[in-house]
Amino acid sequence: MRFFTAGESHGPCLTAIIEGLPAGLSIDIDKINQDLARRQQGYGRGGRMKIEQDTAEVLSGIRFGETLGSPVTLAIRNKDWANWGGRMAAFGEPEGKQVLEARPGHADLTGTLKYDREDIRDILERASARETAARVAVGGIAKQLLGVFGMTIVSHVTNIGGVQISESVDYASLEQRKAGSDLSCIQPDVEDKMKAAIQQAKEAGDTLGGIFEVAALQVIPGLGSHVQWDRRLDTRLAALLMSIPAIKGVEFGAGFGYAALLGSVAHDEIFYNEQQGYSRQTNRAGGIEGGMSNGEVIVARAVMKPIPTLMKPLASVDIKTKQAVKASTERSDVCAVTAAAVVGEAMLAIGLAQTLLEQFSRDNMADLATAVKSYTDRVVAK
Ligand SMILES: Cc1cc2nc3c(=O)[nH]c(=O)nc-3n(C[C@H](O)[C@H](O)[C@H](O)COP(=O)(O)O)c2cc1C
Ligand SMILES: C=C(O[C@@H]1CC(C(=O)O)=C[C@@H](OP(=O)(O)O)[C@H]1O)C(=O)O
Repeated sequence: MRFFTAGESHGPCLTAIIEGLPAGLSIDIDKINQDLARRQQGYGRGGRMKIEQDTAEVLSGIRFGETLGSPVTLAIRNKDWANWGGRMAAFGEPEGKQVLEARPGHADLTGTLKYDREDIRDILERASARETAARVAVGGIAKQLLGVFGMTIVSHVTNIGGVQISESVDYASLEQRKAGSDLSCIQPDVEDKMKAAIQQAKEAGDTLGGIFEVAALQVIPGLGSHVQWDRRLDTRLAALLMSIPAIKGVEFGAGFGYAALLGSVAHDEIFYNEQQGYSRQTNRAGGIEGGMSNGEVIVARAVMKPIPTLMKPLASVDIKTKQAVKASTERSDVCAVTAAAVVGEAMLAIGLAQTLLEQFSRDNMADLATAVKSYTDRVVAK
């Protein structure tokens, strides 16, 4: 399964093309739209989110609610396009003021130099994390594929601006409660703490980052492989999570905490009984050993840097005059970690779906289900 996205932040729409989905996968568009709505939420989001009401439109590859095996095209209209019209026109004379004051921390300066543009807008439109809406739509389809095999993706924010938001989640008990319960988002009772930190930054003309945790439950063991570097599941998932704009670090399980642990306490001991088969009582590995899912919950955390657009802007340079100026101050988010967590869910789902489809490559869901069942009957029953 491959996918591409296209679209500028203030252009007419975002598009995603997904290739390699098996035929016969039932798609619930409402579930995709629920994730799109979740990505727009979170305290600290800017004015743009009041304008948009993201929904996915299917342009190809799905008929009467089922995939056809042909490329699936999804489109998400930018409502804000109507307000930008001429300034984002594909043809005609340039309209509107050029953006010349590069923002430190954004793609502005390097992108403008590399692509030989005079207006930073030519770069920021595509660098904008608006693009992540398209990824969430793709992730919505990946989640539905994983769901057929009992796998669920959840996320929560653990840290905003250095303030620890939540303790670790008891995923084992969540897994037991899984049947019938909606685990699309774990929302610990931390809103006040989060809001206070974000409000304080906003009032100071500043921004915040943070950390989110994303997890995959009931994962089929043996996804990924130890035999080649680019087939390791952690290689792939780390790259997918790192591809989210502003994500600057990813860890699995005990992650950077491993540095302080002795081997005797770092690893998850293995047990066996006839009823359960193999089991572990801890999950410091975060569900991946030797580049393969080991059947435990996959737990990854990603750190997001503070949003680069500051209302109290940093020092910069006008790219035309080369004079010292303050960076540009566009309408912007103050903190978007909650949104990034939803994007993280999508990227985790995409990585697992891609690995599953590569491993059990089949053109239709019936054949795929048979192949997966024959494998899990052998591996899980042992
Ligand atoms: C959901 C989400 C929303 C974001 N919103 C903004 C924003 O409003 N303003 C901004 O300057 N950056 C925002 N960013 C971060 C920038 O897109 C990102 O820092 C920029 O593209 C440069 O990429 P880099 O940080 O990976 O180097 C957001 C990121 C995400 C994931
Ligand atoms: C539009 C979205 O995020 C945007 C990401 C973003 C950036 O620079 O990354 C800048 C802001 O856009 P605007 O300039 O239109 O206010 C955010 O709102 C979105 O997430 O849908």
